[in-house]
Amino acid sequence: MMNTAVDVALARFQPRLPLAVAYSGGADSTALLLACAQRWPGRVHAIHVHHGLQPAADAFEQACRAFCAQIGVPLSVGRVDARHRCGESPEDAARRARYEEIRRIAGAIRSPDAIEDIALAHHADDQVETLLIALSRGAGLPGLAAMPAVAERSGLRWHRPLLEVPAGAIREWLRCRGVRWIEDPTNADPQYLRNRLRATVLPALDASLPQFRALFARSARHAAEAQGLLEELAREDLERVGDPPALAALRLLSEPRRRNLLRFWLRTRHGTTPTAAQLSELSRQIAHCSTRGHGLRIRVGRGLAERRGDCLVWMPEES
Ligand SMILES: Nc1ncnc2c1ncn2[C@@H]1O[C@H](COP(=O)(O)OP(=O)(O)OP(=O)(O)O)[C@@H](O)[C@H]1O
Repeated sequence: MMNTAVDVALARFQPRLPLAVAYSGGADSTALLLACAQRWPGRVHAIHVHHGLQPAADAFEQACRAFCAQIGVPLSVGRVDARHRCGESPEDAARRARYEEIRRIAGAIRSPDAIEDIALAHHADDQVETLLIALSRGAGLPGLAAMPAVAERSGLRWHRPLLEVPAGAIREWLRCRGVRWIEDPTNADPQYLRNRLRATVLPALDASLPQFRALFARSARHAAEAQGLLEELAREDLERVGDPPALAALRLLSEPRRRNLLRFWLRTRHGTTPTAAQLSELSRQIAHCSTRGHGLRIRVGRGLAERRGDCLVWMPEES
């Protein structure tokens, strides 16, 4: 059989074994699971998350069980009931709950060794859609960096080995092998921006700029690199201003550098993300907070930032 983009991507993929594949039953994770199972027989485990809220979820689980039995791969199934939090989209909530569940299941598997690496089946079209969605929200560098090919999170290494492979090449790879997959009906639902982009914008890009996947991916990598540098700067600045940050030291920073630091401090120390407007207002008030009696108290992310003595503190809002 021809050496396709899927085979090339798999040949480059070097995870630690045993490996868990996050397996939805869709085309992409079916191909990834099969390719990994063939490359590392007996060293691959599948994890499927049943989305309690979706009517077709039982059928997905059945199909996943049947395919794993057919190819001789052990499967663990978890369940989530992903109700979204206030201010969070249903898709973000489902994704967050899914990743937490995959991490929990992976932590319980002994195969016989513990699982440290997980593979997700995002591909080049997913990456372009993610970038376009970030642009549509007016995102900054963290959003424009889109999805990394490898990321360490919650003690696991998450890989996306198919990130440079076009969606069409994955389906073609499956067809050549006579493998069937399940089509998730929500993937065609035009109420989701991602689906509208897939149906209309990607074909238009293909027609006028056939290399768009590789080019957009390169831009995302540039953004990721620049974002990494901004985080290095924020880490150094945080050491200098202290935690909680001293207001006088914050005032010495330039406006964008102060916002960069505050964003980093809020995310890494307090697990909250401010809106662009909140961050600008906080930074502006800090710049003017120069006398002893000058108070500061504003809503930022899911809490309140306020002056305490000579420092800035943040507290979660009581629910
Ligand atoms: N229910 C699930 N259980 C386990 N892993 C999942 C599940 N849904 C998605 N994933 C993982 O996350 C990746 C990205 O999710 P996304 O929703 O974009 O994919 P999908 O269209 O549902 O499925 P596929 O990518 O397999 O065609 C999937 O490729 C898969 O690796």
